[in-house]
Amino acid sequence: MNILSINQHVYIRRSDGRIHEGVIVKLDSSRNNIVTVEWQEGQAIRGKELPLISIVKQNPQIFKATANGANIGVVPPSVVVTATPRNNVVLMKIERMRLERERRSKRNNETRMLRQLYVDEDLDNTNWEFARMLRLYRLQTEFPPVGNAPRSTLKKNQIVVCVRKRPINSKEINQHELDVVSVPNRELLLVHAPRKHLDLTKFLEHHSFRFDHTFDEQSSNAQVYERTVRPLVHHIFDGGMATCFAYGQTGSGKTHTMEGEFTDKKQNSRDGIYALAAAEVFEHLQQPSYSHFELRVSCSFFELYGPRVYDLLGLGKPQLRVLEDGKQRVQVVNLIEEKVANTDEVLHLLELGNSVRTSGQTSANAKSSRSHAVFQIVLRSGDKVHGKISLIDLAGNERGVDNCCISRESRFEGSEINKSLLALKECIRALGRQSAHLPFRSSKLTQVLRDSFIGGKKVRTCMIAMISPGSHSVENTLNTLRYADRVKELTTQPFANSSTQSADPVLEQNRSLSDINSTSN
Ligand SMILES: Nc1ncnc2c1ncn2[C@@H]1O[C@H](COP(=O)(O)OP(=O)(O)OP(=O)(O)O)[C@@H](O)[C@H]1O
Repeated sequence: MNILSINQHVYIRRSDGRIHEGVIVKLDSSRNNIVTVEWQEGQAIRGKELPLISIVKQNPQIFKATANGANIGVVPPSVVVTATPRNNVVLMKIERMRLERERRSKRNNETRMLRQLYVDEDLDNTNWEFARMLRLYRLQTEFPPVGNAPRSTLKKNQIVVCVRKRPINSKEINQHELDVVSVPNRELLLVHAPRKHLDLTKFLEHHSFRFDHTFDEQSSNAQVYERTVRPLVHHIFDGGMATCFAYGQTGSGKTHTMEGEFTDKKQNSRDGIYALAAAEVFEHLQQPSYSHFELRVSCSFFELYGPRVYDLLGLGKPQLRVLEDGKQRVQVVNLIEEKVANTDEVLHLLELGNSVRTSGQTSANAKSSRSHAVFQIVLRSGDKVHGKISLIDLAGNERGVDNCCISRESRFEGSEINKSLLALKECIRALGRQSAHLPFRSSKLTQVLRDSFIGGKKVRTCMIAMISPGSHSVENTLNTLRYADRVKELTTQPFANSSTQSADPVLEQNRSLSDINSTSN
C-alpha cells in the first residue's frame, strides 16, 4: 500500500468499459486494502471502493514509474475526464462543500416549515408550545353540529344570552398573545386557558360553553343586531318592554357593538346597534298594521356613573335625581325625552351624548367607558307609553387584581361598576325565575331599569357578552362567560354549561368532545 497515496491520480475502468481519471480519497489497509476513488462525471462527483489489486491492474504505469525512477507508464486508450489533476482536486473539494451546504440549508428549511406549521410564522413567540397545542387541538377536534333546538325558540325566549368574540388586535399580536377562544358553531364557544403544572409542564385547560347564539370574530354589527335586538324592536311594537345589555371586560367591544365602529378617533354611529334599532323602528312605523296607534318616537340618553345619573342630552350634562313613588314607580326627574322623526335625528342625539360620556383609562383600554350608558327609544300613543326599548352599553367589568396599578379613584369606579353588575345579574335571574321579589333597589342601574324587569310576559331581555380573545385576558373572559352562564342557566334548562381540563392532548380532546356532547344532549 505504500506505493499509493491520498490525492494520487489513478485510472479506473467502469463495468461499461469507460475509463475515468479519478483521485484516491481513502486508503484502508484494515479492510483488505480497499481504495476509495472519486471522479467527476459531468457536474456530479462519483465514488467507488475498489480492491488495491484492481487499481494495480488498471494502473501499471504507476508501478513501472516506481521501479525505473521515471514515469514511462502506458497511456490508457481513452480518457473520459480531461481536467488537469490539480484543478480536479480543488473542484472536488468545492463541490463537496457545496453539497454539504445544500444539505444543511434543506434541513434548516424543513425545521423552519415545521415550526411555522405550529407557530403562525412567529418564530420568536415564547408561547410557541401553547400555540402548537392549540393548533393541534383545533386540527384534531371534530365538533358536533349545532343542537336540535329550533331557531324559532330564540325569538320567543324571554331572556336571550349571546356571546360575541372580537378579533385579536395588533397590540395583542405584538405581545405574542394567542387567540385562545374558538367558536366552532353558532351555539358553542370554547376557551383554551394556558396553564402550567407544578413541575412547570404546560397544558391547555379547555372550557366549553353553550349560549343562544355565539358570534365569532368575523361577525359584523349587523349580524349581531339581526339575532339579538331586531326581535326586541318587533316586540315593542307589540306593546312590550325590551332591554339589551352589552356586557364584558373593558376593551372587549361593547361600545363598538352598541355605538358603532371607532375609526380615526371617531365613532361611526351608523353601524352600531343603537342606530340599526332606530332605523328599524322608523321602518316599522310605516307598516299599516301600526298606523291606528298613531305612534310617536322619542329618545333619551343618560349615563350612570357610580350612584349618580347624568343626562347626556342636557346642556352641560346635568345630574338627575331618581325618585320612587308610593307605587314603586321609578322616575328619573327631568330626563330629556327628545322627539325624533328619522334615523338622522337619532344619530345626531347619539353623537351629542357620546361626546360628553365619561371615559377613563383602564389596564385593558386606554379610552374606556367608565359609566353605564342607557339609550332608550320610546313609542308613545298619545300620552301613554306603547313600548320601550333600552339599549345599554355597560361599563367594563374588571377583576380586582387587574386594578392594582391604577389610581384609587379608578379602583373605586371599578368596585362601583362591579356592584351594579352583580345587582343586574340578580334582577335578570329573578326575572327568569318569575320571582315575586325583584332586588332592583340594590343599585341605581337596576332601579332606573325597574320597568324593564316587571311586567311578566311583556318584558324581554337580551344580554350580549363581549369577550377578548387574547391569552392575557383569559381570566376576564372566563369571568364574563360564567356571568352570562349564570344569567342563562335559569332560563334554558336543557343546556348545562361545563368546563373540562386535562394535560394529555388526546384525553383533552376526548373529554372535551364528550363534554360538548353531553351539553348538547
Ligand atoms: N368586533 C370588533 N371588530 C373590530 N374591532 C373591534 C371589535 N370589537 C372591538 N373592537 C375594537 O377594540 C377596541 C375596544 O373596543 P370598545 O371600546 O368597544 O371596548 P369596550 O368593551 O367598550 O371597552 P370599555 O368598557 O373600556 O369602554 C376598539 O378600538 C374597537 O374598535
